[in-house]
Amino acid sequence: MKTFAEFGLEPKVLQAITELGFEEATPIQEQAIPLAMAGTDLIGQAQTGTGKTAAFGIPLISKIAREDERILALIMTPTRELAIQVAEEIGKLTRFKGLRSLAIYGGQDIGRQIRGLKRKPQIIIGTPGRLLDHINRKTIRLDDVQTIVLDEADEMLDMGFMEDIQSILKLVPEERQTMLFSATMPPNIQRLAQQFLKNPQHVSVIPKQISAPLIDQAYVEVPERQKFEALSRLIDMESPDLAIVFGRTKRRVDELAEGLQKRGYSADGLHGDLSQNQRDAVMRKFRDGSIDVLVATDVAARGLDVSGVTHVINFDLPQDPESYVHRIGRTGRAGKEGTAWSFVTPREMDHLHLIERVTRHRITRKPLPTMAEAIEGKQRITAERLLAMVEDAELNEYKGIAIQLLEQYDSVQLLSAAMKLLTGDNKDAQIELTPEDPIRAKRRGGKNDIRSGRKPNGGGYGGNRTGPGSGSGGGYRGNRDNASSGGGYRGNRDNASGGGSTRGGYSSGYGGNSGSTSGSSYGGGYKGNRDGASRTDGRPSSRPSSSTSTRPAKQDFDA
Ligand SMILES: Nc1ncnc2c1ncn2[C@@H]1O[C@H](COP(=O)(O)OP(=O)(O)OP(=O)(O)O)[C@@H](O)[C@H]1O
Ligand SMILES: [Mg+2]
Repeated sequence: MKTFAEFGLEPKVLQAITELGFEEATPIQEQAIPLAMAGTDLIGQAQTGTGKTAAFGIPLISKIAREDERILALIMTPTRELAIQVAEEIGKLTRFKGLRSLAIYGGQDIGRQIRGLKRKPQIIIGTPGRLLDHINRKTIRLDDVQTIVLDEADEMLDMGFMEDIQSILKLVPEERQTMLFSATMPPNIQRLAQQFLKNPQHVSVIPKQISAPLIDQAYVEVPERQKFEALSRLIDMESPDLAIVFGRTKRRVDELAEGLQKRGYSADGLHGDLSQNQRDAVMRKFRDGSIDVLVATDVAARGLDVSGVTHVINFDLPQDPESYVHRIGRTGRAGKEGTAWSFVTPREMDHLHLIERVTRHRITRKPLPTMAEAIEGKQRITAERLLAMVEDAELNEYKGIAIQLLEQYDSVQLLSAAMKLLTGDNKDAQIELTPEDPIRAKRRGGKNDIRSGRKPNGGGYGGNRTGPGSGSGGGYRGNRDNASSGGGYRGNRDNASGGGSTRGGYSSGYGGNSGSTSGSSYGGGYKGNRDGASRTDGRPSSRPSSSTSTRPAKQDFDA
């Protein structure tokens, strides 16, 4: 492990890193920082929570002089919350150097952003939609940009963002450094990415499993109608410090957050139909611990770094294995341990197995927590809270009444009643959720499997964009941003291709990046199609009889 002093960084940057409490570089930092400082284009892949932000942030800020008044670097992220968070980290890293950076994202007052731009920031961190808005208004010019980063690159180059990214990159000088980072980098996305990069170096520190190693992964098989009960028992049993519960749609998230509140949990929901003020408020409450449970759509799946998240619960399974990796990666970060639970309805077992194959990780089956376990967990926590109070708090004001009560009532009875009050139990609250259809592992044509070595029809993702049936056109953005609960599919991403196999470019598996500087390849990797009922034996899987999209709302990422 390297210390940061070994990278030849300027003292003011080093000082900021020390201030952040970073002692040693993480593996991705160790590999990416020297290359990025040298100006190479990069594709960087490393597990969730391993410091990719600083891996691109440190070299990026090192190249900028304080006096410069031009926009020299642009970092793009798929969600507003992530733009805000990355801007904060860049702000911390440039604290002593005194660079100016600004977050630019949808939902925030544009006038305020324009005022911010008048301070001549050198670094812009933004979501694509709002960036384009500023570009069109000529409040942002990209003519001087020297460094571009796509954080969560695979998400950014996925259908919903591709056009925006292309339009933005066209405006940036050819002579520039471009860096892509993500924990997941499906091979066809890499191919697509090459469009924007010049002789990129692959830096991949992905060991066998793409999910982070410190996450304990389990699943519970549970019928749709019993999921809520299972959730409340699970939370009681596990008593997380902070938990993120992922639901498939906005409606689901609303109903879950409300249901949890009714049952006495301190929970709130995050999704793209909320105003930005509401979104900010929810994130703030979660970050400062005034709520314990954040219920969210995939808008919270990528990049968010909230310390103290001990649990991620997939109330609904995610559509893509990638999404699974990112969702559970909200815990087990920066060397800490975490626990991920997934609820799987009986008809979704195939989908779970697909996730296991892609992530090359077995997810442990566990029984539904029993009522007794739930009660025990809850009582344990209540007892802990009570004892902490016994030790620390100033209780004199209460002692008079305590003595009086003890004279009149049995002490065990009294304490039990107090505990019941403290647990905030409201088991009787009846919660009815609108049922969601099960997610299915979609079957795709197998012609483009890895062994045939054939390129997928229409060039993988690109085929969808231009392919027959993709006439939803501008609908991508619309869907992403406005999808109402339930119907919020991300623009026909799956059925726009008009054929079974156009999107199947996801065929050559994770890892094993040729040219990887780390040599971290681990054999053939996963060989199936992204959504297909993949088969690791390379035999073609059967074609879909219909291609109805069951894609959940992956909405609201930007605007
Ligand atoms: N060298 C380091 N030493 C200690 N902590 C670090 C170091 N580098 C980064 N961190 C901390 O680790 C946490 C995770 O970092 P970061 O958010 O950059 O991860 P990531 O790899 O981008 O994850 P994701 O794939 O989820 O986006 C942050 O809280 C960050 O401050
Ligand atoms: Mg990140």
